Amino acid sequence: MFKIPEHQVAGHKASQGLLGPLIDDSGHFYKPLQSDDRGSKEVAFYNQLSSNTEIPNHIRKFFPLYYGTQHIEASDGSGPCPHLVLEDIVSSRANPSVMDVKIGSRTWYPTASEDYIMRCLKKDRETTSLPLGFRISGFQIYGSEESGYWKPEKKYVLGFTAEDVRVALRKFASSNSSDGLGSEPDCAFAETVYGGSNGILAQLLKLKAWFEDQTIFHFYSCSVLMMYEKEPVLKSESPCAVVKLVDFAHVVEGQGVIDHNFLGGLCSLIKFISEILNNLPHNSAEVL
Ligand SMILES: O=P(O)(O)O[C@@H]1[C@@H](OP(=O)(O)O)[C@H](OP(=O)(O)O)[C@H](O)[C@H](OP(=O)(O)O)[C@H]1OP(=O)(O)O
Ligand SMILES: Nc1ncnc2c1ncn2[C@@H]1O[C@H](COP(=O)(O)OP(=O)(O)O)[C@@H](O)[C@H]1O
Repeated sequence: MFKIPEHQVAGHKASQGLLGPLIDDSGHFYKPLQSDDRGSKEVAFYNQLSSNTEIPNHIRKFFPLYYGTQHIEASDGSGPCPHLVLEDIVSSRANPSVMDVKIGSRTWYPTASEDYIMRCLKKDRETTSLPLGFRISGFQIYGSEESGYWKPEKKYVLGFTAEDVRVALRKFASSNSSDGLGSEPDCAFAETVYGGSNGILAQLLKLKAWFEDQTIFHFYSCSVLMMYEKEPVLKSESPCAVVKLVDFAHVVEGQGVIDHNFLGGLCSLIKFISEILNNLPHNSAEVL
């Protein structure tokens, strides 16, 4: 039985009869192969990832598990269509807070068409991609049973300024998220979610160390997905926060050169998160 994923925060969505991802009850996320060569490029990436022995295991953990492709009924009613079968990295979590951060000041890949480059460039300029090296593509933050999620619309999120991004990253780890960007974030969960040896910052630093060295892939328009559940955070259980990479439709070969576009964006995101931790009221020790 396939369902529309209720915790999807960005990208093409299956609601309103459109073509988008579906999930099942056994922890799989079915992403339809996208038109032109995007779908086949993403399949090729996952196949390469599976067979490449140079990728260390502690880095493989950042990618959803891949189970090949399968024809299932498309969400738009167009009939059976090939889907990537991936590990559903979100749905098993109770009330997950999720944020999709698209990394890189440049989201277009070198061999893209002029028209595609112009479209991406426009979005990169109009969002924080160009100035910050990343943009928030979408998020949901769980408040409580009464308040539910704060899950703003895509258009609103893409209009974020650098200051809005700073506040949204603080709100992501706050207990007073349901009132939007308006109030001062309390950062109540920042130490557990972002900090510590298993927190988001530590995971991003592990990724950064790999990106400082790897020249196999260049990840254009790829996202860091950050998520956590509130219950384990409140009990300080570890690990309660997870970082994954998603969307590999525009990955190209690295050809012996580091992915400075992704690395730069990742460093910028790391700096934002480090600053949150360094500015916690009771935290005198510098994080970075
Ligand atoms: O159509 P749009 O404007 O929503 O753009 C999609 C992007 O939304 P954005 O506006 O950047 O948040 C969307 O970005 P997110 O996944 O939402 O971060 C993708 O980049 C998508 O392209 P692709 O499926 O990765 O090839 C983009 O789809 P295409 O326009 O390239 O089909
Ligand atoms: N393996 C996965 N498990 C759970 N959710 C996922 C997974 N991959 C992607 N998502 C959700 O779908 C959104 C869009 O994914 P993405 O691969 O970027 O699609 P698109 O190519 O349409 O942009 C992500 O922001 C996330 O919310």
